[in-house]
Amino acid sequence: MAERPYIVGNWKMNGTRAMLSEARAIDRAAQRYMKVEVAVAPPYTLIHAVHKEAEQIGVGAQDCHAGPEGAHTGDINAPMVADAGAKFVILGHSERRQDHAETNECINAKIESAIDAGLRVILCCGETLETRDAGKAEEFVLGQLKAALPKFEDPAERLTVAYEPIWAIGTGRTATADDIAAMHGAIRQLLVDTYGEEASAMVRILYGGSVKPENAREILATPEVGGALVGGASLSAESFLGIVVGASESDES
Ligand SMILES: O=C(CO)COP(=O)(O)O
Repeated sequence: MAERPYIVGNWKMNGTRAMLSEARAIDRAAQRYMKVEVAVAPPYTLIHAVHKEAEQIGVGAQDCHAGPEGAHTGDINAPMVADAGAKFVILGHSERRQDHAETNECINAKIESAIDAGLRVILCCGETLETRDAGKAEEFVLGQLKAALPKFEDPAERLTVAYEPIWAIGTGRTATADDIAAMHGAIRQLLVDTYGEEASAMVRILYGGSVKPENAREILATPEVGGALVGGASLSAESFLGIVVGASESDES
């Protein structure tokens, strides 16, 4: 990998204050792997507490509302997560698209509001198995990105893309190295076309979907894979740190 690998734990709807000990363990151990950028996105309820624990790791949110503060019961906007200590936000995750009917346009609005609030953004994309089997995976993923990518001239410093094939999330299945390389290559080309060669070179493309300590090294050594977005395996410090170690080793290879 050319750039510093970025390993991000997405805790999804998991974690009470009992999880703070895992965050602390991740943070302390991450100090030994400075060549890897490590971050976690706990649920909203833990952002501030994890932020207080974290000396080394980045802390982010899993979503935010696109609008200014106001009458939206139960919602949390970008300035609010930034105030809680988040430095980034994951947007467009397939579980949000599915559970909350989020469209590419709504995700685009969220990205712009997050960038306005000074947050970095991890924009997720990925196809269903049906779409892949129909031979339309690339067209679908690039369509998601074209519609959601921010229109600012140079958001590259603030942007990370995560490719997460839906059929690989939480299933134990991972895409083959060839499939990952092909999709990441297509995403890279879209970024170059959108932001130019220099700015897009700063955008890392993460892979997500059943990344574990056992497969991390191989996945992270795949061309154009700049890191991993990790769900299940990020819930214990031991397995998450196994992936961080894999990233530090694949960086040396
Ligand atoms: O959705 C994911 C991360 O955002 C991936 O989840 P798993 O690692 O549990 O497959």
